[in-house]
Amino acid sequence: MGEEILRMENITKIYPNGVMANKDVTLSVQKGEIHALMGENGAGKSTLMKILFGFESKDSGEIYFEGKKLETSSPAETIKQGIGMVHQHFMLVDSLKVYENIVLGMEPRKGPFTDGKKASQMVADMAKKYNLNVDPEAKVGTLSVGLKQKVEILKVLARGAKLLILDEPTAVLTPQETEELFEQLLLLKQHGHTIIFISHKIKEVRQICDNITVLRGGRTIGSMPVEGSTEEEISRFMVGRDVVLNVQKSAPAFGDKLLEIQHLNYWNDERRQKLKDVSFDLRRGQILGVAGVEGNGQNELAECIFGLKKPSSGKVLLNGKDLSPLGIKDIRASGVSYIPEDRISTGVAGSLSIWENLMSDRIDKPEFRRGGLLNLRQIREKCAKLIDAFTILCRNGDQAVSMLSGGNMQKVVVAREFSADPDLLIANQPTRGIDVGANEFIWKKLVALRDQGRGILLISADLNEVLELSDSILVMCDGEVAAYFPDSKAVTERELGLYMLGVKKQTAEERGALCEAAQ
Ligand SMILES: Nc1ncnc2c1ncn2[C@@H]1O[C@H](COP(=O)(O)OP(=O)(O)OP(=O)(O)O)[C@@H](O)[C@H]1O
Repeated sequence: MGEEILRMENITKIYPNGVMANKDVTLSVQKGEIHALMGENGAGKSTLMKILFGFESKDSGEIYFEGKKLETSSPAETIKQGIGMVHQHFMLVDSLKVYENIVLGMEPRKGPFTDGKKASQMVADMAKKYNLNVDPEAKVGTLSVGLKQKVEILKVLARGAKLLILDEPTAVLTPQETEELFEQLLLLKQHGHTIIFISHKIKEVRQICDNITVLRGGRTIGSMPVEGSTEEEISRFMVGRDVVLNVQKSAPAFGDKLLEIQHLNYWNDERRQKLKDVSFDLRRGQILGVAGVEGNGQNELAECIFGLKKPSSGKVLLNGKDLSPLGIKDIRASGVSYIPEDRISTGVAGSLSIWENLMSDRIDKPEFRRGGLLNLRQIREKCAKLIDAFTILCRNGDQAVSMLSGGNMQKVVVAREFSADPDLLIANQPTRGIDVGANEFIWKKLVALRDQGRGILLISADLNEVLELSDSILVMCDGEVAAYFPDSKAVTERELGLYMLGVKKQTAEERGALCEAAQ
C-alpha cells in the first residue's frame, strides 16, 4: 500500500431541491496513482469533485489532503492547497497568448509591469519538463483542441497542483492525441503527481489507471485495482448488469437519396471560411459517420443543414426539396431532427422543466391540445413514458432541467429528437458524457432508425463510435471533406486519425474512384 494523499470520508450532499447527490461517499486516493472515478449518469461523480474543488459545499463528511483536514470554500483556495481541476469545457481566453493564459493572476512582475519574457520562459521550461509541447507565444484561439487541453494542464501545474482532477479528458481528442495525453499523464505520475480521472470509457481506464472507484445512486459501490479486472466486471460494477457495447447490425440496405449536400460554403462572422465546397449524399437506410477533430467544420455543417446557420453558398436538399430558404420550424416539419453537440446552450432550456423541454417541438399538435389549451394530462403521460424509456434520472417531469446531471440532460435531448420520428437525424456527439448502459441503448436506437429506412448523419469525435455505427464515413479537416469511405469496414481508426489531422487527404479522383467501386 502506498501513501494516501486524499481521503474523502462520509461525504453527504443534499442540493437545495432535496436531491441527495452524495450519500456517505468515501474515496481514497494514493499518492502518485491515476485513480478512475466511474459511475452511471447522475451517480454523483461531478458533485463529489465539485465538493473537493470547492465549487460546492458538503452537508457532512471530512476531506483530508496530505494527511491534513482540508477546509476550503472556493476553487481559488483549493488550488493553493495543491488541488487543480482540468475542465472539459476549457476555461481559456482565446485572444491571449498561451503563456499569458497560464500565468493569468500570478504573473511575474518587473516593477509595476508584468515580466512577459520571464513568464514566457517559465512556461517554455514547464512545457519541456512535462513534455507538453506547446508554443508559449501562440494565441490560444489558434490552437487545436488537443493543444488547448495541454494549456489547461500547464495552467493547473503552474499553480502548483499536486493532485489533478481530469473530467472526461479524452472526449474531444483523436486517438493519436489520446495516446499522447496518456504518455503525458504517465510522465506526470513519474514526477509524483496524482490524478483523478473521470471517464465513461472502460478501455481507457484499463489502459491508464491504477485503481477505480465506482459510484452508483450517490453511494460508493466500491474500489478495485485495474490489474486483474475485466471490462465486463467493471461495467457490471457500474450499471449492476451486463452491458454489451458493440452493435449487432445487419448489412446496410441503402434506399433513395435522402440528403444531398451540394458545394456548401460557409463564412462565419469573423470572415473565416468554416465550410469549403462540401458535397456528399446520404441515403435512406444509411448511417453516415462524420469523423473530425472538433472545430473542423462539423458543427457548421450540422447547423447549416438544420437552419441554425445560413450557408454562404451551396444547397441542402432533403428528398429533393431545397431546405436552404426554410427556418428551423419548417425544417423540423420536413422531417429533420437534431441532437446538438452543446446540449447546455442549444439543446435544452435549463430553467424550464423536463416536460417543457421534451415537448417543445410538438406542443402545437392536436394530440396535446384540448380546446385552445394544452392537454397537460396527455403531455405528462407522454413525458413519463419518455423519461422511463430513456432512463432519465429525475424526480418527475416537472423538475427543471438545470438540476439534472450532465448525462441526464443529454438524455432529455436525445429522447425528444428520437421521439420526433425523423426522416433524417443529425446526431452530433450523441453519446458524449453518457454512461455505458445508456450508450448501448442509444446505439441500438440509431441502428433501429436506420433499419426503418431513415438516414442518420452521425458526427462524433469518438472514433470507436463512428467505426462501430457507421455504414460509410466522411472525414472533415479544416472545413473540407478530407476523405470519404463508402464502406466503413475498409478503414482503420489509425488511418482515420491521419486524415483528421490533415496528414493525409484524398484527391477528388481518389474519392470518386472509391465511390464508383462501391456502387
Ligand atoms: N445543481 C443541482 N441542483 C440539484 N440537483 C443537482 C444539481 N446538480 C446535480 N444534481 C443532481 O445530483 C445527482 C448527481 O449528479 P452529478 O452531476 O454529480 O452526477 P454525475 O455522476 O457527474 O453524472 P454524469 O455522468 O451524467 O455527469 C443527479 O441526480 C443530479 O440530478
